[in-house]
Amino acid sequence: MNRLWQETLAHLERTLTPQHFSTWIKSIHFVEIDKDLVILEVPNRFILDWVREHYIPIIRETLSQIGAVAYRVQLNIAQRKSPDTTPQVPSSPEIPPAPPARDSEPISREGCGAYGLNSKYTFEEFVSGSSNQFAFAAAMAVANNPATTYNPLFIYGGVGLGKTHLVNAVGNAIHKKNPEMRVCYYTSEKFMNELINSLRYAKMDEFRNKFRSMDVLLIDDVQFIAGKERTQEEFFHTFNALYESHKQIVVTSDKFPKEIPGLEERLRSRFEWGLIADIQSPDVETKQAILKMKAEQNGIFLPEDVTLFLANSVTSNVRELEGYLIRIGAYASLTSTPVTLAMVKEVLKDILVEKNRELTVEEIMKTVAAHYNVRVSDIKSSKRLKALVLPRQVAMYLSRQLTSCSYPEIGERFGGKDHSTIIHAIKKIEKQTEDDFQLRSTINTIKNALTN
Ligand SMILES: Nc1ncnc2c1ncn2[C@@H]1O[C@H](COP(=O)(O)OP(=O)(O)OP(=O)(O)O)[C@@H](O)[C@H]1O
Repeated sequence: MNRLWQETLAHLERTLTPQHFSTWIKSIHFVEIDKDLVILEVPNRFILDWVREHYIPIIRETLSQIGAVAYRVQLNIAQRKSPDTTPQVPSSPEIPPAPPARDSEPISREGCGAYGLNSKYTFEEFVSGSSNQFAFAAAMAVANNPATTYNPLFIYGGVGLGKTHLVNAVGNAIHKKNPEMRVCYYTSEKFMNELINSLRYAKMDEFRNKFRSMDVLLIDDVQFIAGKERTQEEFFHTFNALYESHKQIVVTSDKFPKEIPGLEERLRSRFEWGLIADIQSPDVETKQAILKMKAEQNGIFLPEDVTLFLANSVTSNVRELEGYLIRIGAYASLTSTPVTLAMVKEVLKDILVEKNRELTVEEIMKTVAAHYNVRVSDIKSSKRLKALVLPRQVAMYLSRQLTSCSYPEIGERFGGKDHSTIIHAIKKIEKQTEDDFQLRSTINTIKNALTN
């Protein structure tokens, strides 16, 4: 590879988050330098558009920083797949050959179609903003090229932030474009219930045939199978069978794979094979856009000041936001009054009082403990176990951020610790979040759970 490009890559690797670097920059294949023109290739139109919009300016800037000031960059779509464009599938000696479906007849195409999808949830109805842009783009990429680029796609994020919507949008888009494909949406709970019934009525062959004949399997809220041994076992074999026959799998969860307590290691590692994309709480602009779209869909006229007020003052949970909107619409319709700021403040007054209440350190410890699946008493203790140190430091960090307590007061609540311990913990987390994408995202998820 050319030295200039190698230097550019090294520079980009230092400045971008590991996830962005490995998702986008690693998709770029260096072709050649022709005088002052750097020629690069990417595998498809989607990546081309994305890289062009988001990374070409950064690449140009990087080139000039390393001395190639007048260089131009040309980005093309590769004629054939270059070897380093598709995410590498780690060799997996431990994968048992997929247990063959006992009925080895070719799977009938009669059952093609979509199962369990909510047709309301489409890409067109999804508002994309900086908080969900990455997951949205990844979902679109999968919908455009199922089972080629990102497999599995793992979408995670806090409650009510659009995971179900997005995973259904993938299914709906694939079904629309490829009606001959079998696309199936299941919550993990439904998967488990069907498994239990199949075991009970000795219909396991049918169960296996059904899931292993899918072209696209969408599993929502996979965290619920954690700790359920038999379900995880069956899901593991379903996953392998589909993956090995190049079928698309999309999974959602409320947590990053590593943070799902009770999730088997072999499943966790498979979830990390493809692309992991997070959805964070929407910022004010995205909330405004969502409110406007939902108000229009529900025939509610929402003045600009009300939209801004709602986007600023209430929840980031989009499901709750929709609920408030419906409540406002119903009130306006029943009382035949227009929606005004004063009316909205009156209708939502209980919620607004609750939202404006300051969080307590105890609530923060409880939420952090639940996220990491540890006990509050352990967080308050002085045990130095690795599994406790991080949750404890995160809880201290959030206590400082989300309450008005001083360092000594926080120390007192954490089982009588010295204020210097609290300062040390906060500094440590601040430093770690600078380049640990996953930790940053986890802290945002916990914050979201606390402030909604
Ligand atoms: N960006 C968005 N644009 C439009 N609607 C959205 C967006 N995000 C969420 N919604 C809407 O909010 C509601 C809740 O979203 P959804 O059910 O997808 O959340 P979730 O992340 O799956 O929640 P849970 O963790 O509870 O399963 C849905 O009606 C969905 O259409």
